[in-house]
Amino acid sequence: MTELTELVGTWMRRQRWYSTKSVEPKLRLLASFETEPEPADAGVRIVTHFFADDAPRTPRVYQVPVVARDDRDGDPAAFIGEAGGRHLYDGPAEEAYVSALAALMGGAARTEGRDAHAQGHTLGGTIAVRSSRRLTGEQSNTSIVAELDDGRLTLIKVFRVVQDGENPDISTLAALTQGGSRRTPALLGWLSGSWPAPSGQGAAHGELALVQDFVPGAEDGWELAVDAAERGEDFADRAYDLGRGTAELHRLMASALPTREAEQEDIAQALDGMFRRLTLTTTEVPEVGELRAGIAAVYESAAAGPLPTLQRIHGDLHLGQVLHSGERGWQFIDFEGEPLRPLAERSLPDATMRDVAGMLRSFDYVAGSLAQRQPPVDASAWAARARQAYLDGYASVVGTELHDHQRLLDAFELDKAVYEILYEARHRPAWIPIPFTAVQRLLSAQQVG
Ligand SMILES: Nc1ncnc2c1ncn2[C@@H]1O[C@H](COP(=O)(O)OP(=O)(O)O)[C@@H](O)[C@H]1O
Ligand SMILES: O=P(O)(O)O[C@H]1O[C@H](CO)[C@@H](O[C@H]2O[C@H](CO)[C@@H](O)[C@H](O)[C@H]2O)[C@H](O)[C@H]1O
Repeated sequence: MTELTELVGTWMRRQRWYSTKSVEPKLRLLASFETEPEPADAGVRIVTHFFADDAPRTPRVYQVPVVARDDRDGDPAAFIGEAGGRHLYDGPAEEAYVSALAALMGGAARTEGRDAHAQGHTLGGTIAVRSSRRLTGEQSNTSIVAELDDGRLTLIKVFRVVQDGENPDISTLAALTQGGSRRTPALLGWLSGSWPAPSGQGAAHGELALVQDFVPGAEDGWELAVDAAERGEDFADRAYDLGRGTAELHRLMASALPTREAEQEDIAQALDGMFRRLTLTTTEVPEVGELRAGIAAVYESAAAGPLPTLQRIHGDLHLGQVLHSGERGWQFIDFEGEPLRPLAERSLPDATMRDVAGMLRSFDYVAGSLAQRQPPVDASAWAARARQAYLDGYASVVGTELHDHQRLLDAFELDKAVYEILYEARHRPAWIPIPFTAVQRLLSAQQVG
């Protein structure tokens, strides 16, 4: 197995989804399960491996589905290497794997393995794939566009880092689908699994993949916004609709999933979380330390305001998590929450203002990224207008809610920008100035206001 582990380690280092870019992977094979190819094919083996990576401070577990072929007919871009006389390919690029995965999700197939297993769940019937295409791009998971036997177009998402516990990407989307949501693509099914915990203590249980409707002809919200800002095209109507859509999504979530009134203790916990983030960010980006007193004052003042109702929220809302379709308007995707936040926290009822703050930050990111172009593009007025239109659209559904919780919204916006400084420090250091200058600006607006 060392041969396989070495091959996968070298290959994984180059993958976008390898989550700790600054270190070399230190892999340990935990367990594997096998799935029968459908239709049967003696020249193909489909094996899903679970590797612990001991390189980061807290070990991470990766799901690595591999198709081992007797021939070399796989996609060269998905070639992992040669082991045991077979040619190994990244599973999601191979139709054999995608068909087997769909059969598993639809309950029409089983896995074989000693210490790792998987179990399908559907909200409809069986799921049979006619053809598939792996998407490439800047993603933390691997997505595949698959056409089903009945012609339905779907998007299959294979989680790469797998975690013990409930993944809100599935629990939120399942509840919204069952509640008849028109703001999200419908969930058809998913695969959950178990594998040995990397600590060696017992088994971990979590989600491995999901299949949802593909939104045809949809444009990515981030690209749409950057294009508009670059051309100086007004985005106010789109932003207003996005604000309305966000509020509608929140209403749907509140009716499909538990809600409760916040207590002072919840606010204390939220503040505690914000301060922990601030400390962690300051450790990695010491310049943030100079702003700490001002940030702390905004956090403290939020605690004195009225208490919000808590409910399921998106958790990492930004323009890259929305699609715009001519037919269906704004659609919300990727309910996984912030990747830097522990999984157990991500399904807890939270304040809707956290999502609103996330989207406000995203309009600022559009301007921030254009300011970094050569020559720079000044989109600050564009962003200010989009921001106001978004807030107006949100308020058109919820009335004075945001106004009543303005200080909490301010604190969430700052907290998000602090999170972004940490995220950028780890993934895109050249972009640190975008959230950093935002923190400075948000603080000086507080002093004026
Ligand atoms: N249901 C869908 N229909 C059409 N395109 C989608 C759909 N879901 C995701 N996408 C596309 O796939 C990309 C990655 O999806 P996302 O859920 O954000 O994955 P990740 O967790 O890897 O960030 C999105 O930016 C979007 O362009
Ligand atoms: O999309 P993910 O769930 O992986 O979210 C993470 O990555 C995002 C970057 O792609 C990051 O978002 C930040 O950059 C966006 C532009 O690329 C911008 O629209 C967002 O406002 C900004 O926060 C997100 O924070 C992170 O969790």
